[in-house]
Amino acid sequence: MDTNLKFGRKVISVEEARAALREYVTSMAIETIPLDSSFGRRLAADVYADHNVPHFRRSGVDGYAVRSIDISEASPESPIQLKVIERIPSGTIPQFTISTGTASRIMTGAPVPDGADCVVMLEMTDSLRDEGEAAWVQVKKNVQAGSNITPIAGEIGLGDLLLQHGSLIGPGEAAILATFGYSEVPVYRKPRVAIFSTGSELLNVHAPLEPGRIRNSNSYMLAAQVEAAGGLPMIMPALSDDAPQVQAAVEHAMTHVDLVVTSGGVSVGDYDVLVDVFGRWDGKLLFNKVAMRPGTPTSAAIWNGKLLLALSGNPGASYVGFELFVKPLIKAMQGCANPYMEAFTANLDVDYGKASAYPRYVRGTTRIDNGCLWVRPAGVDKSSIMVSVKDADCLIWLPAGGQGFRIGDRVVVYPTSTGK
Ligand SMILES: Nc1nc2c(c(=O)[nH]1)N[C@H]1C(S)=C(S)[C@@H](COP(=O)(O)OP(=O)(O)OC[C@H]3O[C@@H](n4cnc5c(N)ncnc54)[C@H](O)[C@@H]3O)O[C@H]1N2
Ligand code: MOO
Ligand SMILES: [Mg+2]
Repeated sequence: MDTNLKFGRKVISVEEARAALREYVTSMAIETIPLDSSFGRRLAADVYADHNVPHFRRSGVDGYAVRSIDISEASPESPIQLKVIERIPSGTIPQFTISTGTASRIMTGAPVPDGADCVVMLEMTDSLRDEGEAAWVQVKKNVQAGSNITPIAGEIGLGDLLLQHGSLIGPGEAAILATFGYSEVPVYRKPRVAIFSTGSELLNVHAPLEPGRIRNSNSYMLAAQVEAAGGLPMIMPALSDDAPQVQAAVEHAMTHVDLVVTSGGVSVGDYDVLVDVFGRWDGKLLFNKVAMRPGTPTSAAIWNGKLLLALSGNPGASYVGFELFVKPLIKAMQGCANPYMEAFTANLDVDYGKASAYPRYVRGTTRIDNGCLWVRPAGVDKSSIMVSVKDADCLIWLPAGGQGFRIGDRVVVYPTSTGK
């Protein structure tokens, strides 16, 4: 084995590692699915408006469509009386044009008749009926031209770009798609992500505990992360520390899936099996050491055009490695233009004494106090600690070097997909 793979590793920054991965991102195929199944998926086409919204002059209130000039002198003391010539429910087309001295009763959302340039709210009027049963309205308030009318294209103009391909379909996108008649939506197929945990100490989740062994928790944590990122997790049987077996399993999976994620076996231990695999297969190693804590030995390789992300086995490192590298890949494979989480800042809620040679990504918990955002480590901040992941809604980025950090320091924070 090339001992350089274990001990002579070249350390690169998180940004360099991301750039190396970006080169190998492949777009998923496009599939067309019903609108009501598309929430949480990413659009595979730009969506332009093929009609105006609204496509008719729309009344914003229940009331009377009138000419503003007719009611310019109206007041409670001297109301203006107009003859009501029509009743216009929503969904119908007005039959008559408003001329001097006339009004049409109109409902919210109905088309405003020609001739009218405003709608007076019902509450500003009194309706009357004369002996011949003709309807009249007394308007008690003058309103400006244009009042209570949304003009044609007041919301959206014909030809406007509404949604860009790669957009995540949420409530607002769903409403736009429905408005424009997309009963079926083109989306990117969800990347299938095979998840392998490696380590002879690992027991299946249903197995009774055995001395010295632990249950495989990373596969399930990572599967939940894959799902939250928009991928399709495929939990594969855990692998023992046997390089040929791991190589065969990973290579076989790669022919069926879009991305492979492994956890464990990337450090310098005797049984760190992914390192052995990288030494013997014909895939290309992209990196095997990243300037970050936790997850320094995070590695990545490409084989037959498919990416393999080899995350550290320590649960904290697996979690962080996924958020930093795998989640953006899953998003980018579905057309997301900006797949990296956007940072925000918060005040550190506690002193944090541990300086580090590499930038730290500390699992953090945010809280809002009096409108200000505070953040603290989510429990014990050790890479080997699993239980604190459940309390993490972000990663606190702490730069390398220095003497540690003090309560109240302004720190950079990245939200995580598993935030509550
Ligand atoms: N001499 C050195 N030792 C270590 C170094 C180092 O630089 N020199 N680096 C440490 C760092 S940092 C990390 S991170 C870990 C990386 O370990 P591996 O990626 O090789 O992972 P493993 O050795 O397989 O496991 C580490 C730890 O995590 C537990 N584990 C693994 N898989 C799972 C799973 N699926 N579910 C739950 N827990 C899992 C495993 O039992 C170990 O306790 O190396 C340090 N050592
Ligand atoms: O790289 Mo490791 O920093 O303990 O997680
Ligand atoms: Mg190890």
